[in-house]
Amino acid sequence: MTATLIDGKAFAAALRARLAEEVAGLAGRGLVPGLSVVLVGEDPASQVYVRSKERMAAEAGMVSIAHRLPAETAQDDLLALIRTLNAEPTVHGILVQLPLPAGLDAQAVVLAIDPAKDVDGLHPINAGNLASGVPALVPCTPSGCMMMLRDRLGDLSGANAVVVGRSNLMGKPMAQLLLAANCTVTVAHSRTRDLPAVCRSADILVAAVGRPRMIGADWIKPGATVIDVGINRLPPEPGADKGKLVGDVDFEAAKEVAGAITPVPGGVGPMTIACLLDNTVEAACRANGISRG
Ligand SMILES: NC(=O)C1=CN([C@@H]2O[C@H](COP(=O)(O)OP(=O)(O)OC[C@H]3O[C@@H](n4cnc5c(N)ncnc54)[C@H](OP(=O)(O)O)[C@@H]3O)[C@@H](O)[C@H]2O)C=CC1
Ligand SMILES: Nc1nc(=O)c2c([nH]1)NC[C@@H]1CN(c3ccc(C(=O)N[C@@H](CCC(=O)O)C(=O)O)cc3)C=[N+]21
Ligand SMILES: [Mg+2]
Repeated sequence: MTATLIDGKAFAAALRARLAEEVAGLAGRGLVPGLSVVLVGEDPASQVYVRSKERMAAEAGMVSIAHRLPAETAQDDLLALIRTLNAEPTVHGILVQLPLPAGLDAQAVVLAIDPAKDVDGLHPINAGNLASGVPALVPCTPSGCMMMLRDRLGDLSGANAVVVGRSNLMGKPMAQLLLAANCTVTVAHSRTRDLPAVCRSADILVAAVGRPRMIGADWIKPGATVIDVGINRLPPEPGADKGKLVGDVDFEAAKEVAGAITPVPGGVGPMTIACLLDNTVEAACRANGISRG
């Protein structure tokens, strides 16, 4: 059996095209959604994502400003920047790229972000609202995963969903969204016993671990839908300057067993950025009392 490829890149391009139309309409009413991305330090992978976010925001007709700060930035200076952005009416969304360099307290930074501008959905107000079934800004990566799952499967009611990973940015909100969609949800992590057997029970398997190709073909129920969130850079082959980008799933093996699977690159990653733009439009509309169609 060969799995259907879930084309996140094409799905994301379609979502961005719809957003560009919506943004053009808002601009006609004098509202230009604005996103501020804060990048502390020089992590090369983060620089790639931040450039990609800036470019795609601009293509959708939005304003995106990246604030690049040195790794030695003091906590108080970072908090002062967040407060400035909170008070700036042209900024509707604030995203602080994680992880932060050692010495900076990510939790304190997240708490400082105005929940109404928290387009990452990381503030406890948004996380709590999501868990309580109250409208919230929802973390972008899980939102993107849900869009692809609904597109592929329609109604998810009753499906056994296994999420591997329990981070605040990915695993926990993913589990909340699957639960809200009436899946039976299992959240697995580094202490889970017999992880391969747990994964094999999944009709929907979401991998957000950060371990290259950890999930092999024999961990997958035949016909399952597999969403691979992992972004792992392998060491470069001799003579190459950059290693290959791979997910947490052994794609070549898994595609012979799964019913459908997202590739890396070209799967979840592009959807994350499209959903970030969507959250920014959402935040801009709410701030201006505009209801979206
Ligand atoms: N495509 C995209 O848009 C995005 C991709 N990512 C990628 O997704 C991956 C996960 O990201 P993130 O959630 O932030 O990562 P974290 O490092 O914050 O969390 C990793 C999770 O995986 C669990 N884990 C680690 N090792 C194992 C193991 N051997 N078996 C089972 N579980 C394990 C950890 O368990 P424990 O809690 O017990 O330590 C933890 O819950 C990374 O590759 C990241 O780059 C992340 C965000 C967006
Ligand atoms: N506060 C915060 N919010 C985040 O959402 C966040 C973060 N910090 N820190 C890092 C992770 C990772 N992340 C990615 C986004 C897009 C791609 C993406 O577009 N990937 C492309 C390829 C990119 C490449 O070639 O390197 C793809 O998968 O096709 C990947 C990873 C967001 N994250
Ligand atoms: Mg993390």
